[in-house]
Amino acid sequence: MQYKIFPPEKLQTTITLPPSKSISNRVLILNALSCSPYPIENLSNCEDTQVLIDAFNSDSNVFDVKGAGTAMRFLTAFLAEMEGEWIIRGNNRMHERPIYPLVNTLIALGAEIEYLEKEGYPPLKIKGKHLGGGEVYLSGNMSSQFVSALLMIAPKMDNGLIIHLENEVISKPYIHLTLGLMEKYGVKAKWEGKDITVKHQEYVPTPIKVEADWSAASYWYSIASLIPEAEVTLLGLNRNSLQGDSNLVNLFPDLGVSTEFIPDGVIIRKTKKSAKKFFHDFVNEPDLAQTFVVACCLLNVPFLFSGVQSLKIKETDRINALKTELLKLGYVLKDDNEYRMLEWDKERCFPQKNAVIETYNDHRMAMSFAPACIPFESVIIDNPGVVAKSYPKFWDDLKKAGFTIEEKKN
Ligand SMILES: O=C(O)C1=C[C@@H](OP(=O)(O)O)[C@@H](O)[C@H](O)C1
Ligand SMILES: C=C(OP(=O)(O)O)C(=O)O
Repeated sequence: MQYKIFPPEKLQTTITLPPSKSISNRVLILNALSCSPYPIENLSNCEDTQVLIDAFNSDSNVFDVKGAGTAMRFLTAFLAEMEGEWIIRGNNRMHERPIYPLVNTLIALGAEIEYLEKEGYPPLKIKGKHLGGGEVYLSGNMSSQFVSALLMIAPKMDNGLIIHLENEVISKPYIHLTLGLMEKYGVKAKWEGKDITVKHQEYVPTPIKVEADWSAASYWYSIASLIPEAEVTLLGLNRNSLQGDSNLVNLFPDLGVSTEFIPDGVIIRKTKKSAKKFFHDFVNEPDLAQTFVVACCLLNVPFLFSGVQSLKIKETDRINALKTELLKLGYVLKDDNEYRMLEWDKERCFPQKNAVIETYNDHRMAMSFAPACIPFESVIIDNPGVVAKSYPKFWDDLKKAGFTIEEKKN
């Protein structure tokens, strides 16, 4: 299936954003670890959260996390610490996303984990048992989810856990998010330099309300930047959010979008401001990279983005996906061999007629390219259902905002 999307002339709307999937998935793990009797308020109903809910409700010892990185990594640590024999698998792409740094660290702590197919990658067979803890070394340059997964089980270990982080630590705000949520459940940790120390402690169950997803908000910022008269109220966002992607508020003024905080969210408005060239290091906000790459091209603002190295091991190789699909729209992007940088210096080519934007099973490809309908008058997005991974109501919300969507069978 494909969607052909047409923009409204003006934008004035109120959108209730989806709950954060990163918070939802942490809180599910923390509720289980604390044997919490409290229901979670405003838990996400996205696919990545549903696979974790299904795992917790299942009688089976075989779990399929589909494409959910957080569910894969968090469950691996959780089950390594839980008596029993478990198998965790995912979709084909999940079986191409490395997990060995986490598995090696768990094995160093005494866990029994086997690779069922390719060495270093899911699916995994885990013989879970209580882990005593101690000191471990873990590289921080592949995925912060490995660190978060270990941290959440750390207070259960008799000797606590010291994680010595090695190499560059990417996606740091997600580690802070984990520690911040653990603290809400009564657990304290100390992060000094490259060492994180968690003593043996008891989790204290607590009622939690999940705040809205700042990464999902980014698509509305992008849309607002492209429509001359735009005002969007986004409900559910917190000003003092632990989500690193709330940094949007500081980044979008340069692309012509201002933010006003209101008691239950924000009002974003189109302004006349525009950067001559946009520079940013996305090492702390990798999930915003696609939004900014596409928005800058559509706004004709050249950019140089660094810190994008982790994009190649996410839902798809996002660097290649961005380059390929933007080329169809007439934008020629350059990256360096190591994928650490992505640049656009305004080089153009002829856009393809009736280009179909492929989404590579990546929700963020669909959502970041949807705003292309504004300067191009319409855009065709292939396999639009991919948005369910984090924002199932994305297309309904676009319709509510005045976009027209035609379904096309391919
Ligand atoms: O911990 C989390 O909730 C996440 C961490 C990030 O992954 P990496 O740490 O692999 O960059 C991010 O890209 C992902 O969408 C969610
Ligand atoms: C990378 C993402 O998710 P995950 O790694 O949890 O699959 C994402 O949502 O952009």
